[in-house]
Amino acid sequence: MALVSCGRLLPHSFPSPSISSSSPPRYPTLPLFLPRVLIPHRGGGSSRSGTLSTATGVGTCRTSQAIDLFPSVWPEVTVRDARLEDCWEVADTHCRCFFPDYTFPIDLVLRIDRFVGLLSGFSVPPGCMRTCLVAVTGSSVNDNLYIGCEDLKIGGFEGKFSINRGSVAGILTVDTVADFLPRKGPLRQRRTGIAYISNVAVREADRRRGIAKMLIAKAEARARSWGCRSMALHCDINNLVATRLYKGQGFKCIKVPDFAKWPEPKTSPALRFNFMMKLLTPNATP
Ligand SMILES: CC(=O)SCCNC(=O)CCNC(=O)[C@H](O)C(C)(C)COP(=O)(O)OP(=O)(O)OC[C@H]1O[C@@H](n2cnc3c(N)ncnc32)[C@H](O)[C@@H]1OP(=O)(O)O
Repeated sequence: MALVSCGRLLPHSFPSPSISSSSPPRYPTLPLFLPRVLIPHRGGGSSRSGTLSTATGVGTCRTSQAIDLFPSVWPEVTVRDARLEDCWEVADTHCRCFFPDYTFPIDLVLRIDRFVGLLSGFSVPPGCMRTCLVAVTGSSVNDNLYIGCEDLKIGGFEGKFSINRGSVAGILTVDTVADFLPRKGPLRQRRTGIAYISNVAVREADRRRGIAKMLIAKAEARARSWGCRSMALHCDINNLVATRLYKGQGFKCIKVPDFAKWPEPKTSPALRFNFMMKLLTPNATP
């Protein structure tokens, strides 16, 4: 089943490029008690990828101002690593955002495909890292209440379920696998030190609240903690909203040399991508 990233279809299954995983022994599983980043929420409204809002005022570009005025109206958003209990919602968010027009039964099959993939696809090449971040709304401040067993492992996730976990509003995958970065040297080795971002998606009802920015900020912090000096991504040239998001976060379009044949997400041949990069300053705090 095809995978969507950068807003479109990718060649293989969603599984591997999604949930937190790594090559043992560097880090074993998704941490369930990660320090949480509590981030102030931003404005409401929604948009479809590929179209830029042209209206002004609340509900469009600066809805964050409304949020600042009425903070209690909007639930708190937390960005953290995905856990086992988030898998279905991660798959659902992914499908809703990248395949909004699919209907039953294809949409269900797609979700099941993603869900199964998330549970099973954890392997990354030795020395590489990968994690799926989720933005969660409405979780309890203290979500350290779990049911399950400390030792149980399902697909690399710890088999414990938080009772008050909130709901997934957005997702982002970041890795150092470098599948979509040009290889280096005659031995065509994987690039190191560059974190690759994909599968960025925010549920329509939660858009324009700064959630994508929060996810990117967290991915940036994670990339730094992995020792990366830059981040990269591919973005559909026609996805103006996403392009604007990344440019706003300091990404720049990198011109790929003609005939360079750099790897790209494998989608429909008609799709063209901007390759975007951002340098990470070593000691900047996220
Ligand atoms: C590498 C990849 O994965 S590319 C794939 C990107 N994903 C998709 O296209 C899936 C469908 N789209 C979405 O899920 C969402 O629209 C996203 C992820 C693109 C943006 O998520 P949001 O949480 O709404 O973005 P957020 O609220 O953080 O906005 C960040 C910036 O993006 C830009 N932006 C977001 N939505 C819009 C919009 N409708 N019109 C204009 N600019 C927009 C703005 O610059 C905004 O900053 P500002 O509020 O200071 O003006």
